[in-house]
Amino acid sequence: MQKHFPYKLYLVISEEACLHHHFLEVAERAIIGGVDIVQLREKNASTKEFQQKALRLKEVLDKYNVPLIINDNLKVAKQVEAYGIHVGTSDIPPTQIREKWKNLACLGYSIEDNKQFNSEEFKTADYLGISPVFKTPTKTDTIIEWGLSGVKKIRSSTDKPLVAIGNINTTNAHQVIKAGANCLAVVSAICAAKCPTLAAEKLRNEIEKL
Ligand SMILES: Cc1ncc(COP(=O)(O)OP(=O)(O)O)c(N)n1
Ligand SMILES: Cc1nc(C(=O)O)sc1CCOP(=O)(O)O
Ligand SMILES: [Mg+2]
Repeated sequence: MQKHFPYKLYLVISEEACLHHHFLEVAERAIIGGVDIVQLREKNASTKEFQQKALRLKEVLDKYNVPLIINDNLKVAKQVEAYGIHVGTSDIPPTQIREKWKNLACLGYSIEDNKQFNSEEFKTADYLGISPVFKTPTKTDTIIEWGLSGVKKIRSSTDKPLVAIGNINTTNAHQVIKAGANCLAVVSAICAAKCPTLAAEKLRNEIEKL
């Protein structure tokens, strides 16, 4: 059964991506501007550091009832009682995550390749990350660039919620939504902004505009 996924603006945050403010301040300001789900992505932290950051972030998010997703690390996700976890093809497979985390609310899985369609891993995911829609300097170990045509193609082959990621900004946000994405995920458009509230507000306006 399809899970409810009402989120539209997804902040993927790390301490190092936040150029002008502390990451906890960026998260809070972004939520005030319209972010409604947050993923903590700390690729270089130890499990202990990751867990500490996640707990501090969760405290902020809980004030606003905004769910926390943990990138890659199942142990941290379970320890901090996150809402969910996001994994890609190089991570623990979604089917194994389901076995190890029985009451998991939200499992995100990156779609990088046509071959993943309708695999067991694909089927068990609660949302799909379109990885990437546009090439981005923030993450360079990607395979293809789906583009708007790729978003449309994925939309036509599944009813699962689609989260678009990769170089999403105010100039392309509306088109990506029109192509069929349910939600936009960003790192630099918010983390590198001088005013994360305004940056989030502008993205949200693009998402909501008809
Ligand atoms: C929302 C969202 N979509 C895709 C990704 C990428 O995940 P993955 O392919 O596992 O790459 P890393 O983020 O782990 O480098 C994501 N994190 N979030
Ligand atoms: C975390 C992540 N995953 C991607 C994927 O393609 O799977 S792209 C990406 C980084 C997105 O950063 P920005 O918004 O700065 O382009
Ligand atoms: Mg990963």
